[in-house]
Amino acid sequence: MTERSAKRPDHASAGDGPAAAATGLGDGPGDVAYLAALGHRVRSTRAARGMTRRMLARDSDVSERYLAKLEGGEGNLSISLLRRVAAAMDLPLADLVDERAPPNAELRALQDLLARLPAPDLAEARRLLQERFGPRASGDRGRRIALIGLRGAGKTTLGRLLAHALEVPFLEMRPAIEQSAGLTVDEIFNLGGQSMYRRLEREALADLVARHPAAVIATGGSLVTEPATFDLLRARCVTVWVQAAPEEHMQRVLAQGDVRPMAGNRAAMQDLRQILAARGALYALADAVLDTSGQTIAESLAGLEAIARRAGLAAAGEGEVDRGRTRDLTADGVAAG
Ligand SMILES: Nc1ncnc2c1ncn2[C@@H]1O[C@H](COP(=O)(O)OP(=O)(O)O)[C@@H](O)[C@H]1O
Ligand SMILES: O=C(O)C1=C[C@@H](OP(=O)(O)O)[C@@H](O)[C@H](O)C1
Ligand SMILES: [Mg+2]
Repeated sequence: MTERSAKRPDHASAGDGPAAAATGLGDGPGDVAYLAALGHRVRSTRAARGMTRRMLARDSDVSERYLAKLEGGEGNLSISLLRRVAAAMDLPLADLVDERAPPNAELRALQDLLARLPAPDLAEARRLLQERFGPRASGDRGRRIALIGLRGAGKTTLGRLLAHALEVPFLEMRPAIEQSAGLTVDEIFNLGGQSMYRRLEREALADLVARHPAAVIATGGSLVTEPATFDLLRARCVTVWVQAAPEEHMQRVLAQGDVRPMAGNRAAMQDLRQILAARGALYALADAVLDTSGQTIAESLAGLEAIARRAGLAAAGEGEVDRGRTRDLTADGVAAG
């Protein structure tokens, strides 16, 4: 762990530096275009609802003059005023401020259908859709296994050992990103912020899986927060969530001499728990979970090898398995036990 900057993906915040410039935030043309589009959305929603501006003013308790500015793309209303405008049109605020194109009728109908389902049916619906259309439906995970999880979980440590045991390359995302970009992660963040980093991360992953039919990949802890990249990872790799108790994460990261992320301050453990809580549902989408809490490295490695075996990676493989290699591994006894 050599990287010490506060701008790492785990800690970068949406500041107003170069990243903001890159995404068109601030007082620039991107802002103007956004406000114009927002104004247009308000006007067209109001029209579709058959409301006059006066009616909207009355129901939202926002002045007609203010609404005129908003609809004209000149009003940068406070969030609470905007919320009142949305509520008066019986629209979630999120729909009003969403920059993406509105969902088409099919998507809307599907969202409505799902929104009406009770929780158990919803889980079933997700499973069915996953099977038919999810990342895994596109198959071809080869003999790739990817480790996800928070910093200090043991992705790098265990990934390297597992790769050795399976006799496949060990690939670490971070240097792969730096290599393909020709820049350090710090430089990437200084140059283009979070969005540039996320794009390069996705490209580096696509490149790695295209080049390696068999590998152990240690990902960056925050990869899972980028849906397209995480989808790609799950489509092309068997994924394992490497877990540890928050206290152990803390203890391990500190033991590595990495005092940057959560050391020394009282909020540190709370931050860590918050990150874990925020990402837990994403990490939980992995194919398997390995809990390393209170385990030695050897014990965790054995657990990881068992997962690899169950996924068909250590013994008879699946997809584009190199049969010769699989036989070799089995003959070596690597896959046994
Ligand atoms: N059971 C275990 N599994 C993996 N690592 C462990 C375990 N117990 C202690 N460690 C230590 O925890 C640290 C994990 O760090 P690292 O592999 O860099 O995690 P990550 O890549 O997920 O950030 C290492 O210093 C390792 O020696
Ligand atoms: O959160 C992230 O995306 C990252 C976390 C760190 O990795 P570890 O989780 O292995 O510590 C870092 O080195 C990597 O470049 C990016
Ligand atoms: Mg690591």
